[in-house]
Amino acid sequence: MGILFTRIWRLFNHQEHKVIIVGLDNAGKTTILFQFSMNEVVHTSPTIGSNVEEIVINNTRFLMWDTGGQESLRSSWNTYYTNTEDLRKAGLLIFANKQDVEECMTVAEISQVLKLTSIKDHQWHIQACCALTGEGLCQGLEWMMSRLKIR
Ligand SMILES: Nc1nc2c(ncn2[C@@H]2O[C@H](COP(=O)(O)OP(=O)(O)OP(=O)(O)O)[C@@H](O)[C@H]2O)c(=O)[nH]1
Ligand SMILES: [Mg+2]
Repeated sequence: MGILFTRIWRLFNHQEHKVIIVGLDNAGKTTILFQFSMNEVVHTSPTIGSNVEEIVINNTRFLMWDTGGQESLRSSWNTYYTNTEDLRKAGLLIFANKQDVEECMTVAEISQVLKLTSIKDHQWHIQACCALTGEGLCQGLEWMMSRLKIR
């Protein structure tokens, strides 16, 4: 009953937005997820399968799926897209993480390598960040929130 009520309540009151975090292994995806959900740096080991956390910001619910980035796991990423509401309208947020590392690539360099400006059919945004300090993560979330308002 409790679960049913919760589901109905969510259905009518708070839409839940699905977020799928993909990227190369060791990029910092799990660290970013737990910065969002717990506001702290957790000790991570390479993700096998996935982690999922619900994050609520100003009554907006995000269900965030963090996937393993090792090469052998990448072919399973698309299974996380299956139930994503209308992926064709999905936005793309790229975190340029580990900006604290000396000689890391800049946002401009990463944009160029990934040819981000050629993406015309999805809204996208690239955000410099450091998951260890949390710097830049809020700005990424703000972009996600701003997208929801203008849709
Ligand atoms: N210097 C630095 N290290 C970071 C940063 N973010 C994450 N790390 C470290 O990078 C390592 C890998 O982080 P994870 O979050 O486990 O990486 P992942 O992308 O989830 O890796 P997979 O689960 O294998 O795909 C850990 O030792 C983190 O502490 C960052 O911004 N700067
Ligand atoms: Mg991980």
